[in-house]
Amino acid sequence: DSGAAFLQDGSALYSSDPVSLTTDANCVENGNCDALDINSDHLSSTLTNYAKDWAHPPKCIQSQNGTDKYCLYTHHAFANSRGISIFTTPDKAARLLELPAFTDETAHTKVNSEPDPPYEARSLPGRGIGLIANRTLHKGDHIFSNTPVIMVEEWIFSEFEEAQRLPLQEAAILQLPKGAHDKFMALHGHFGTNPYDDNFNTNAFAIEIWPNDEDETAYNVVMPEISRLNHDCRPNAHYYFDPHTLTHHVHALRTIYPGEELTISYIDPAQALVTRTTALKTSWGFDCACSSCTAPPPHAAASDARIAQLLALQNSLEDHAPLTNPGDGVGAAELLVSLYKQERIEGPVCEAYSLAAHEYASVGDEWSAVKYARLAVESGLLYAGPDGDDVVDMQELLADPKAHWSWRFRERKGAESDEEDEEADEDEDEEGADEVEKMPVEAEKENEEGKEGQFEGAAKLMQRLESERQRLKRKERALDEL
Ligand SMILES: C[S@@+](CC[C@H](N)C(=O)[O-])C[C@H]1O[C@@H](n2cnc3c(N)ncnc32)[C@H](O)[C@@H]1O
Repeated sequence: DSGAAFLQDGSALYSSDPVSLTTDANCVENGNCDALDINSDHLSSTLTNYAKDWAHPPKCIQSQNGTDKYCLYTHHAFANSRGISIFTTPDKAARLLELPAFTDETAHTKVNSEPDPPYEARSLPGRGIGLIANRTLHKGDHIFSNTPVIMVEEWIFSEFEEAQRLPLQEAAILQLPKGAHDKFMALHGHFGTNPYDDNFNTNAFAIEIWPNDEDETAYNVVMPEISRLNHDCRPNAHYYFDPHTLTHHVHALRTIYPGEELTISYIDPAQALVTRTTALKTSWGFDCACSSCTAPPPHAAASDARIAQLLALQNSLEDHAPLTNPGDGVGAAELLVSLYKQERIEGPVCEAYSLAAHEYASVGDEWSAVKYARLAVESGLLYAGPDGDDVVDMQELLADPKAHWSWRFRERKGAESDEEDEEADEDEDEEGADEVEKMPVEAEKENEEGKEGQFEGAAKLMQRLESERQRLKRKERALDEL
């Protein structure tokens, strides 16, 4: 703990180094920071109460157009002194410090600590190091929770040339406490390039801290323990990131027996065989030999066909595509759940459960809606955590199924279309009537149409928002997997 104090403009003051305050110009031009007089009245008055934070003067780089500045901040006391380096904009660094991850002393009580881990790390032929279960784990069992040792804002990779960003990426690791530094450096890097960059690229996860912000800010983060998990297209474990505590949690997705390797999926598992194997080869350099990727050709073709149908069904249910018969939605949702099961895709199945809950609620079948909402919460908690969209939505349905937005939704939509048809018939009947007589009738009807238009518009907007939300979620997942 350096006793540093953080300023809103991204600079830092150090009680242990009483005359160091970063200046933007020097940071930008030289990649390092000169000292200013800490005792200046002006500077003292800009001090916030973010005392005892950054362990080193922030090092900054400025984008070509000169508008964006990104700085490296290292915090040594973070998460029970594991430490963290963060490469981001000064305003986001200030926002991060306001998270419970930094303000709540209890945020990391059972994090980064493994007194009796349910696995052993072993060297595995053709797969480097992997983690092998040393006892039976049941669905939902916690495996480990860790905080990142490094967080890099994603824009940095597109905004800056390697030569500009790499010195800061190296400094990010060098400035960490020794334990975190050594764990990062011991990681596997498959590209064979600069180890700071290689270990980062091979092991980073994409996460979002403020998903509701207008400008999405994604970070790439590395947790050295979780990085030892090898890939399987039908994995037995999954992770989610809690943005409040900056903690990555891993749980078992199904029963795992002693001697089995713990695995996660590096990519979206609901993709065709060739798409999966190409992505894994390109981004992680290995030929996937999981049972799904090495199935005999007829089985692999059947799997691809199931995945194609799964995706088509999921898209149409998410978009609330019109149905000839409102009851068809539940059949489609049941098939979707079954396709996930046939494909052994255990984590994202929560999305199918949640769609099934909507479809049953939409035709007023409360018991079936509740059954699927329960299943969605059970698997959603492992897949996306307690704040995951499906979990939150399904908890709302469970609290009061008849008050949920999806309750009798298909039937309401059916009634709306019937009314529209009737109105169209009335319009046709009225055509040809006397203009003078027609006027007040039309005026009234226009009024009615105006109202209906508003309601219909609101319903359509709700649907569009919902499908946009789902699309963004899929996009986020795809980015996550990358
Ligand atoms: C995030 S690391 C996983 C841990 C790694 N095995 C280690 O030794 O640290 C990713 C790298 O592990 C290897 N790997 C992961 N899953 C694999 C799999 N299913 N088959 C072969 N190699 C795999 C690849 O070399 C990949 O680039």
